[in-house]
Amino acid sequence: MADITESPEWSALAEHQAVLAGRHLRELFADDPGRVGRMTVTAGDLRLDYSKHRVTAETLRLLVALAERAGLRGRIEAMFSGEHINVSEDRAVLHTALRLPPGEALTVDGQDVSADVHAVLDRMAEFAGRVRAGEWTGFTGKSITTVVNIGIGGSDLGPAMAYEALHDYADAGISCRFVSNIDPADIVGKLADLDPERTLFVVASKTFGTLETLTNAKVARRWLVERLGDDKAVSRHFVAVSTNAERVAEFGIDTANMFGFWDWVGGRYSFDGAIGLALMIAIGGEAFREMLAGFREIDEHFRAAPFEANMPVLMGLLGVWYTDFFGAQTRAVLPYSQRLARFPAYLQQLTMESNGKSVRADGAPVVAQTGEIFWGEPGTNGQHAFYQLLHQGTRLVPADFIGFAEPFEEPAVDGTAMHDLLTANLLAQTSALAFGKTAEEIAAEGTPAAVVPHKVMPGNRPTSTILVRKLTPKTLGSLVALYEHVVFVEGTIWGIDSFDQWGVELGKVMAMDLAPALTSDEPPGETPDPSTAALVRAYRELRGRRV
Ligand SMILES: O=P(O)(O)OC[C@H]1O[C@](O)(CO)[C@@H](O)[C@@H]1O
Repeated sequence: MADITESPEWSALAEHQAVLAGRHLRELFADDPGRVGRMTVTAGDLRLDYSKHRVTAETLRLLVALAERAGLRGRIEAMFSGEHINVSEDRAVLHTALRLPPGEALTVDGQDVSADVHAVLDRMAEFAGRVRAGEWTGFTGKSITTVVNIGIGGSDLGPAMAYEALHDYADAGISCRFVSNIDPADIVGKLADLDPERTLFVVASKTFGTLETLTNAKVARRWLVERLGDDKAVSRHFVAVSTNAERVAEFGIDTANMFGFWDWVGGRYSFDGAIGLALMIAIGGEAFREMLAGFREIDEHFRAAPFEANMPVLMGLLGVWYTDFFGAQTRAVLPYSQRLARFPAYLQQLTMESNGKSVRADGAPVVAQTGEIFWGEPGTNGQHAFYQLLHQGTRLVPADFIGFAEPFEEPAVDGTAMHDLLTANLLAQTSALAFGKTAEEIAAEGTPAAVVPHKVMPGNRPTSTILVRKLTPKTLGSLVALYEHVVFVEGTIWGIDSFDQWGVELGKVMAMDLAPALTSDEPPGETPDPSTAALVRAYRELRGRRV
């Protein structure tokens, strides 16, 4: 199969970039007064202004042509209809089915997927409702006040990010904690002040074979049994979310208290299904369904909107534009909302585990650069840390700014609402990044000549601004679906399988091989390599073990 980089559309973009690279956003704005209107799109509750990107109408035409060449329209349909587009694992990719409205049928591989999804959602809502109402009690008859989700990767980042984003909607007096790391500091710290009688553990693992999760779950079980003095307490304090009933039963959790999902849901695409159980217990079934409606709104937009007005398509194509034609390595995601503090970390798994690939779906090496490096911090904290590099560094770092009009808190100082100051910062940053400040402007302010070059703000640094009325379950769902589909668009252009993650396996296996060498009394060997063997010896020595 010919690589996309050999297509005339790719060459046309490369030629176009050579011209556009010399143009400044100041000129692009001056030349095109209608630019902002044309480069603003809405999708449900999300509004995207992408006018501060280094693109013209011609760039967009060429990028859309590239998407057509990559067969994006057909790929979108293939995903939504359940074709096995995860080729290396021979699986359908159907996270979009997790938010199908009740009654909308979808049969895949002979299975009524929609009915399965709603059966699980109904069970989750029923269980969450009982916990929230204090009807599901712990072993000693007390109601649950804390849910501890034990999981890692997609079985942690999604619900943890969403809980932090939506904790204002937690209206039943139940809070959540998330334990993921195999560093004992995580679980020991999270259990320290908990009341075992009022704690429910959700052990979340798609495979139920993940070292970190099973280890933490065993520690939690021992902690609980020691404190409640009876093994039988486990069934009232542990529930599971998994695709693997056998392993759940082996662990000792009653499968009647297990909430399932399917191999066609990737871990990093799963918190809108059963992996969201802890979140649902906190915010309730109704708010959870509002979140699903937000996901669905973007799914429908992605499936139906013309590419020129399709938010995930445009954002995905812009990602390809900077990655492959400007040599950008990273994309910053800068939510101007403290509640979205974990959003960049969540996106790191979603995007980088999906698109960090160097072979195409057909096994041939990729030619293009793939896999943007996502990173970020909430504004305004980032401004006082790394924005210096964004403004004046030598690297091009495209950035997504995300802001909300309505705050949850309204303190004002000196007559100005704090939230307005927050938003003013967001807007100021995107404007400064785009338009900068010239040497002439700086000199005209009386700046000494020697200092002028240090103060020059080059501008021409591209940003997207996503503006939303308020952070709600629905708008959070929409934001997540937006980025899920951005990943899909980029993966399609690059021709890769965005739904496997073979690259994480080797390290897991090697860790299991190395653990005995760290703990044993036998003399350490020379494996797996001289450097690592020396580090094993050094560790054992520092640990006071035989070397
Ligand atoms: O849900 P599980 O099976 O415990 O896996 C946790 C995470 O581990 C990974 O497989 C990567 O190691 C992720 O894809 C996944 O989200």
